[in-house]
Amino acid sequence: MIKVGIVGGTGYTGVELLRLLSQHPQVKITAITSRKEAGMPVSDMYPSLRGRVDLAFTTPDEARLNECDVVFFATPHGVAMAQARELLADGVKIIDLAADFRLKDTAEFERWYGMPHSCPDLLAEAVYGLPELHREAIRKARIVGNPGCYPTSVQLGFAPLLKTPGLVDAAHLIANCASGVSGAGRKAEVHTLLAEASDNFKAYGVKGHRHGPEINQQLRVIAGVAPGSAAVHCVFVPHLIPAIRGIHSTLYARLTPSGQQADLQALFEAHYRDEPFVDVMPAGSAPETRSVRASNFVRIAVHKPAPDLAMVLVVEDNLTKGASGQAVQCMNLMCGLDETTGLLQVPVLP
Ligand SMILES: NC(=O)C1=CN([C@@H]2O[C@H](COP(=O)(O)OP(=O)(O)OC[C@H]3O[C@@H](n4cnc5c(N)ncnc54)[C@H](OP(=O)(O)O)[C@@H]3O)[C@@H](O)[C@H]2O)C=CC1
Ligand SMILES: CC(=O)N[C@@H](CCC(=O)OP(=O)(O)O)C(=O)O
Repeated sequence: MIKVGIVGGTGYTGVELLRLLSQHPQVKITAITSRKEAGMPVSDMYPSLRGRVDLAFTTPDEARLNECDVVFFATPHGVAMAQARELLADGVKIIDLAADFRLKDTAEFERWYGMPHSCPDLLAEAVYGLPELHREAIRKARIVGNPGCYPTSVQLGFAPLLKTPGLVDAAHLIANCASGVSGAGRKAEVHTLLAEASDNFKAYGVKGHRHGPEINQQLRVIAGVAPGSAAVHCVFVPHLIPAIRGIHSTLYARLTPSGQQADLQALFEAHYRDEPFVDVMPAGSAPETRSVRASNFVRIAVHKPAPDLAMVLVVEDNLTKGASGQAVQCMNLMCGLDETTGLLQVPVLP
């Protein structure tokens, strides 16, 4: 059995990790931390886990994380990088759900996250945890930077277009994305109050959102151009929807004259034919967020609303494929298991 520790077990991604890992046939959860709730049985806080998780929260200092095989950080930015070196020295594999190991440029990291990076050498070693694009590197990784929720949907939607050279004008991509409020975490904030977030729809972060540089860094990797190259650029606009879980991304790319001849439906179906978690919907479809709720699946539909325009619709659950499910998918790869182990739950309806 793989001994797993979770730092930050009271948050939404933490409890989603508990839900998935408590059903995983190869995992024993040995440590789960909270500074504020230390001593409280997990199932007192989350009765959904009664009979499934028989542990109490402990402080990170008491958690004996160095005895784990894998430690997940479901914590705010900056926590994982402070503890990574010591855990790696003890042979522990690390998966960070925050952004400490995502942005490769430390100046960009400092600009967007407001803190200097404390271990650039480990950042250079870390693998970006999107299995559909970096599967072989994840298998060998000691540290994985799990992708942001929005960047997961944007990369999976654009990848088939960018991997085919000369198909689209990659310098002028657009990603309009909308998320449910659980994306903001469990901490109390005015903008996620029921009276603020329900019966409302708004864009936010329009002057710049920290997922913009992550999206652009990774789209350049996908397209095979140099870091910072103007040949690939995406405008990213996040929106808040009055839902709890779910991300819906609408992506646009101008087709080049030769790209206009391509059969986009066939391209997407071929690209994702062997991917267990990516479902390319039939032509003409419009996937909805509830079709992936509480599951690790992503559903994608590709359209051509004008002769020179590709439009891609992507849905994912921000807490599952957008965070904790993806992290478990990475753990499976890092531990030599079948990638889908413990992750094939059917989405919840209605
Ligand atoms: N929500 C989402 O959809 C997604 C979130 N993420 C990222 O995942 C991470 C966790 O998100 P989420 O679960 O939403 O966050 P929450 O705010 O819901 O939970 C944060 C957790 O971290 C713990 N924590 C906070 N500060 C520290 C610290 N200094 N040391 C140790 N533990 C700490 C908290 O418990 P306590 O304070 O009691 O210790 C709590 O359990 C974030 O970095 C977020 O950006 C990524 C993708 C999607
Ligand atoms: C709805 C909502 O507020 N979503 C979050 C993104 C959640 C996420 O992926 O977070 P990290 O990249 O910080 O890990 C936001 O826009 O800040």
